[in-house]
Amino acid sequence: MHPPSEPVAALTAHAVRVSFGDTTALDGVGLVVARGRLTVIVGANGAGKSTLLEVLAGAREPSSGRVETHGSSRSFVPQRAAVGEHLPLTVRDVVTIGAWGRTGPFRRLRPADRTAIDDALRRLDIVDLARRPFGILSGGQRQRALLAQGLARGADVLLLDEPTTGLDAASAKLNRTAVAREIERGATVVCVSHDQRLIAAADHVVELTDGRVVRSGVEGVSFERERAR
Ligand SMILES: Nc1ncnc2c1ncn2[C@@H]1O[C@H](COP(=O)(O)OP(=O)(O)OP(=O)(O)O)[C@@H](O)[C@H]1O
Repeated sequence: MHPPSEPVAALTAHAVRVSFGDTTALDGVGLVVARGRLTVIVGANGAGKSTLLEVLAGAREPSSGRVETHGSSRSFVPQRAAVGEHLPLTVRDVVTIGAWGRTGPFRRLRPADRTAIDDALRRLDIVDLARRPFGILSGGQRQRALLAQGLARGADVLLLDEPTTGLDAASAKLNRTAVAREIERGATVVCVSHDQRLIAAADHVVELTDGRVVRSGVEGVSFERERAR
């Protein structure tokens, strides 16, 4: 057991700065993402949330600073992935791409990988859509397929950009349940979200304003109460 004040780090950001021309998206962000916990990144539009998630996911190099992974494998589910939009991929193919993170691209799938794919399809309630072309799915169905892809990877850290935004209540609940299950299996989850239920469930809430961490709390609920005062 580790006391809450000394979390075991899954990822650590050190003085991360990201600039896009004259725009400073992240301005020296330091952050410890605790292993096995749910961290939710909040803040206004343009605060730098997606950029921070991308840097934590290893999908974007910081202009300066660095991210330590402590050996954690990472699975990133972007907000609007262009995965297979115009390719003849079925939903099952899209989820299989996630499993290739375990095997290596285009490798023969082992029984455990097939089980991970089936499990991800079932958890996101898209078994019936498995043979459909990904490109014809609705926005919400795509989001569930992409989250299933992220789950099939079986990574140590799952990084999700707005996993419940724009979904109907039932789909949003499925995605929140998937997040809770990942935490139960010992994974670390980092979400960018405005979803009050996800924020309330978080172990750690990080608020960004203009590319800086302005608040960081260990209790999502107490954090929200503080903000409401
Ligand atoms: N590829 C890019 N090129 C130029 N500027 C960018 C790029 N990506 C992000 N930015 C800028 O960096 C800043 C932070 O953007 P980011 O998308 O990280 O914010 P966000 O908090 O996720 O916003 P939202 O809630 O609207 O998704 C914004 O000013 C944005 O315009």
